Amino acid sequence: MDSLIPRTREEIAPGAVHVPDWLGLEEQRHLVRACREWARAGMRSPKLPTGGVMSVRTVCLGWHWIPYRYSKTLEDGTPVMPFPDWLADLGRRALADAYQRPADDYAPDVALINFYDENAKMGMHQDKDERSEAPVISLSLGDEAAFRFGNARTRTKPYRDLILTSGDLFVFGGPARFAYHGILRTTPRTAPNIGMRTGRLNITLRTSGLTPQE
Ligand SMILES: O=C(O)CCC(=O)C(=O)O
Ligand SMILES: [Fe+2]
Repeated sequence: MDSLIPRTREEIAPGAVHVPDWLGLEEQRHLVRACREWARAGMRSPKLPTGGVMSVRTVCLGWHWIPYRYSKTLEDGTPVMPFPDWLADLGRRALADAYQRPADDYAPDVALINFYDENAKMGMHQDKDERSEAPVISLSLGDEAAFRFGNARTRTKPYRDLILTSGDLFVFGGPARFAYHGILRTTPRTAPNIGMRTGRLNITLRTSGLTPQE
């Protein structure tokens, strides 16, 4: 039945906007190539303070995320890769299209690139390690994912479940900035031909609110 519902821009909650098919196939291929380059530095499953290990594999730009803080260096002391200007431009374009207003002052300085194999998921969580209330931009590539977007008070209902497909943009800011969200599952073999055989990539752009001395 899903295929009968038109995929158009939709405000999922105040401040949270889903823009299906925001990236064209060429832009998706370009981002997949960029992710491949970044992945050469190594993608690792973040280790949680509880002793658990996340099922996604991650590489960061700008600031390295260690649950639950940001650092300029990786666990082994290597400097984090730089956050490229073109990605900030893409973020401004994404925000302007999602909110339908100019976003000239949006200045993301962190990207988390997550790879999901067919068994990976992400539990309900808030993105709250940033010291900024600037919106988070999420771009999806590859296999489809079931995404749950909830509320800022609890990790339970009310929430909305939606499918994020390759090329989709999802923005959460304003009253939705600290809403709980997670990935329930991905569906293998649902990706278009964008240069990845299997799995899903998600890129989030964020504003750390940090200065490099910290
Ligand atoms: O993979 C997604 O769509 C969400 C990723 C996410 O929530 C995160 O990286 O904090
Ligand atoms: Fe998140």
